[in-house]
Amino acid sequence: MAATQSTAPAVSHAKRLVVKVGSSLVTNEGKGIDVQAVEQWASQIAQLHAGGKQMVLVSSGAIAEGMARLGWPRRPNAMHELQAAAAVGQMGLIQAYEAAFARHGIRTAQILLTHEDLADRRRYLNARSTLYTLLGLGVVPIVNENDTVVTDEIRLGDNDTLGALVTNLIEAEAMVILTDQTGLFSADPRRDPDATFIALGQAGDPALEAMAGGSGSSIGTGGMLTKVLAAKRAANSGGHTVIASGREPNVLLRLAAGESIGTELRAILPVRSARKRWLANHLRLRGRVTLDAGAVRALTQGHRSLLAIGVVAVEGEFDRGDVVACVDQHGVECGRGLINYSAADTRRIMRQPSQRIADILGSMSDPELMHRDNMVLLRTQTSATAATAEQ
Ligand SMILES: Nc1ncnc2c1ncn2[C@@H]1O[C@H](COP(=O)(O)OP(=O)(O)O)[C@@H](O)[C@H]1O
Ligand SMILES: N[C@@H](CCC(=O)OP(=O)(O)O)C(=O)O
Repeated sequence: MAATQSTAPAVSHAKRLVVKVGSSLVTNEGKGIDVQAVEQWASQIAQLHAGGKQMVLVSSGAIAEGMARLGWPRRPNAMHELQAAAAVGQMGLIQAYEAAFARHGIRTAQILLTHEDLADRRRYLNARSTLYTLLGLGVVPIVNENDTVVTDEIRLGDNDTLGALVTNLIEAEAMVILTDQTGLFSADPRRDPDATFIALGQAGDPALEAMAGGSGSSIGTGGMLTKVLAAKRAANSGGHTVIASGREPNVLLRLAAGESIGTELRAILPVRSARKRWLANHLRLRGRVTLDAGAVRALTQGHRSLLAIGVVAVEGEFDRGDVVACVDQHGVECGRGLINYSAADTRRIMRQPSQRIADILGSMSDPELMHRDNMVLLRTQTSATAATAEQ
């Protein structure tokens, strides 16, 4: 156990809490659902729920459990086999949680989400209102990615990112990521016996990303890097993150009592509005426009709208209203937002002053290519590192 003196009580103060459990934990390193562990987490969540906290569980393990049920010793590479395994395993996962929570008189709900559900504004708002309704009814939602319908290009893949997106979606004050390590170390402790434990950090600190590696097991997906990036994403809505061992006895109850267990990554980033978070959370964009130095300055220092005159190149095929990235001449994203012109029209009006748009296109719908109200900045001129980890 790696405990330090008590730090800011991220979990104890949270009224709304997201708990994420990883595949290797849930399935006991792929041997099949660890029913005892599931019962222990359910019992702790039930106690926190009884104490007045609204609780959402994001659980991985569908693919690993499906593999165990189908008798597959190795994780397949083919997408259709992964999807089949997820469909089989999700049944077992949800049955185990339903049974465990029912012992405490708590109803559960299965929520399967895809990246597209969260990228489409209308579906995003629907998902949010369903989750709020369930929480209002005292139900514990159990969330996973809808692995059976997602393809390689659009899957989130790791549930750390999904946990952060759910944290943003419902504006939870804290997210606890339970995994098979006691927290974040200066290097992967499976590979480096001299790695030192990190008790406290700031979400979004690039130094943490340098320490975090990929998954050390054949069952987990994202490793520590996706957890550190998830903490940065959760911080966009003010959510603190704790990464702790799911095998630590009463880990959730002790965190809620203010004990410092695991690595706490505090949210100190400025909190973004829900709409700006939705824009920032787009993982796959429809295209990108390259800006000249003056336009980069206008956006990042002047917080101005983007005009066509500042655009020097256009990539991708997008329509009016799609989310498009704004990159500088080195390809570094400085912001993104809803574009007012299609890719074809943008190619025709780029490098041109707004007064010429009507002449070139026959009419002008908007003087700006991207209005600042429909844009989120991912870096300012003085913090160039902020954008890269947001991808
Ligand atoms: N700096 C680090 N500190 C701790 N663990 C790390 C680090 N870098 C990589 N890891 C690996 O990340 C693993 C946890 O991630 P993962 O296997 O994806 O688990 P989960 O299924 O819980 O998401 C650990 O078992 C460890 O081998
Ligand atoms: N949605 C997948 C989870 C992907 C995954 O392995 O995530 P994680 O173990 O959290 O790194 C599943 O249920 O199998």
